[in-house]
Amino acid sequence: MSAAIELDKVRFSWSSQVPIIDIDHWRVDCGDTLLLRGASGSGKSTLLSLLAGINKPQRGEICLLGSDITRLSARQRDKFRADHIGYIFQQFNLLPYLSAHENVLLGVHFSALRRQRLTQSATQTATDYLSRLGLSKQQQQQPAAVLSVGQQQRVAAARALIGAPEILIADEPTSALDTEHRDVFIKLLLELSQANNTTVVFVTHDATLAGHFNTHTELSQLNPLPQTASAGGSNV
Ligand SMILES: Nc1ncnc2c1ncn2[C@@H]1O[C@H](COP(=O)(O)OP(=O)(O)OP(=O)(O)O)[C@@H](O)[C@H]1O
Repeated sequence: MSAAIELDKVRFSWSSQVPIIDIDHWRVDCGDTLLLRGASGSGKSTLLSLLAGINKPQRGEICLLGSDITRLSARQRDKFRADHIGYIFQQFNLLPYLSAHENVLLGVHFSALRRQRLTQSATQTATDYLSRLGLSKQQQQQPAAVLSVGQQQRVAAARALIGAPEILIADEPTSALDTEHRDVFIKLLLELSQANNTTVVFVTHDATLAGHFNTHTELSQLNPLPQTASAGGSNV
């Protein structure tokens, strides 16, 4: 099984003194659906920003699909992300004045590679994804700003998955939902991901979601606490 994600001796700090991420080694296999759990403030979003190439560690290697993205320029990392990573942000980051449907099309707008992977037109694919996720034709044409939180979340998921990126990163996208809507959303998200053989890293502080995923990681086991790291503690 090849690695979708492999980290080696990765260290990152926002300030110069205290590393918030200090990971000796971590590997996620291609096709895994992984739940990454950690307490609030433990560094989950920071780790995801490194995986997505938004930030770069001060030390170490981050190999995604066999490429070490720490060797790429900021511009090359942006391109890598557009081509290979779907990202569902905590606050969804939809463009409020664009319709739900137009927001989904943005997922393939910046990547010729993702457009090439479509098996039908981008417009039809966006319609199909949104319909499968439960948005009516009418809701699909409404500006994102007037949609409910649950609807916006599904638009963000469709945008992240269109064009079959190899890796999906989801940063606590269910925190605003009740249990029933949350479970339905996760099942659909995993169904769509598995149809594309997309590797999923789903971040949450909620351990009760573990049953949906085939593997789990506790950030505290991967990454020593900031105080421990600054005192020179070892990894894992
Ligand atoms: N842009 C930033 N600049 C400086 N410090 C930051 C920045 N983003 C996060 N931090 C700090 O890094 C630490 C970890 O934050 P992070 O958002 O990664 O945690 P988290 O586990 O995702 O938290 P939550 O579950 O509450 O979203 C916090 O102490 C936070 O203040």
